[in-house]
Amino acid sequence: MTEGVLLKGYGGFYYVYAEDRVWDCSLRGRFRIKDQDFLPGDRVKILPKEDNKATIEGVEPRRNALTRPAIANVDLALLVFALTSPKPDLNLLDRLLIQVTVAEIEPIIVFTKLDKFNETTSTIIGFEEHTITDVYRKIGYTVFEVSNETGQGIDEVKLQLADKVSVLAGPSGSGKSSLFNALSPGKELKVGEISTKSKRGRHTTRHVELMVCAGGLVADTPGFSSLFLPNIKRAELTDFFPEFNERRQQCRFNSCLHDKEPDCAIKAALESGEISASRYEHYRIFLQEVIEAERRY
Ligand SMILES: Nc1nc2c(ncn2[C@@H]2O[C@H](COP(=O)(O)OP(=O)(O)OP(=O)(O)O)[C@@H](O)[C@H]2O)c(=O)[nH]1
Ligand SMILES: [Zn+2]
Repeated sequence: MTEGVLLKGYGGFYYVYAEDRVWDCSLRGRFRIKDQDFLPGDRVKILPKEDNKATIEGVEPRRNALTRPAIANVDLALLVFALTSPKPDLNLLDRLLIQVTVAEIEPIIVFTKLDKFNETTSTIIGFEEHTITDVYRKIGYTVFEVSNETGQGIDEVKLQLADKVSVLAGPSGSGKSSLFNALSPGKELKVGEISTKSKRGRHTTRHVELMVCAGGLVADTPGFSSLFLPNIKRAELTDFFPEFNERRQQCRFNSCLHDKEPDCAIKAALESGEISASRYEHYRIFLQEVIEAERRY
């Protein structure tokens, strides 16, 4: 018996990655009735037969599961944003960081188009001397700057993927397909392919597939496309802003939401430039959304 990861399955055919190769699998009798219970990313036990054929004999409980795309046991989310164009939408990045963290998936921020980026001419309002990379690194996130064109920085990202199941997320045109190709030369996804697939319409069944990439597995469909914040309470929002969380003990009020309250340590850190203006702005936007959502329940 060998352990592997399901790459994709449909119509009774299952493809499992184990021991550095892809096995054509069928289900053992007792599994057959619950076909739809399998998701890409499921850890399975297979019994090799002749050639590259095998049967699936068992499945491990899931650590987590995304619904769109439907993938189990996701370890990493690569949040892909261009440094240049489309202009990085940091509201979306901060939203994705919350969604990913709630799903207990490790976020890795990848800023692309480094070859087009000129630090001295780019001004990011509210950051003064910092680049966006500095802002997110200072908070403690793992951040890479890459060029999918020249390959600069790609090896560092590759090291993160080994033995992990990853999804790509980020706005259209940020370079997700290009990044996938740069990480995995020879297994090209067509640039633009990811989005045409997801635009096919929500009533068409779309089979997600995990692709072998840089020693790990990466989904061919981007995740986290919803803009809605998960169901969190107003007091919990700072849990998703690590740089706020470490300072909130210093606020005058225990219940401080860092909005209109006096003697707020978060606002003091904003004034002194220790907390970035865009992060604070997004916190306030999200706080309003969370409060409105609370009222609806
Ligand atoms: N110069 C440069 N261009 C890049 C880089 N990465 C992507 N591009 C270009 O940016 C455009 C969009 O790249 P894609 O990889 O299709 O972006 P995507 O995120 O997959 O976009 P959707 O499929 O719409 O979600 C293409 O023209 C790419 O060639 C980069 O690092 N440098
Ligand atoms: Zn406060």
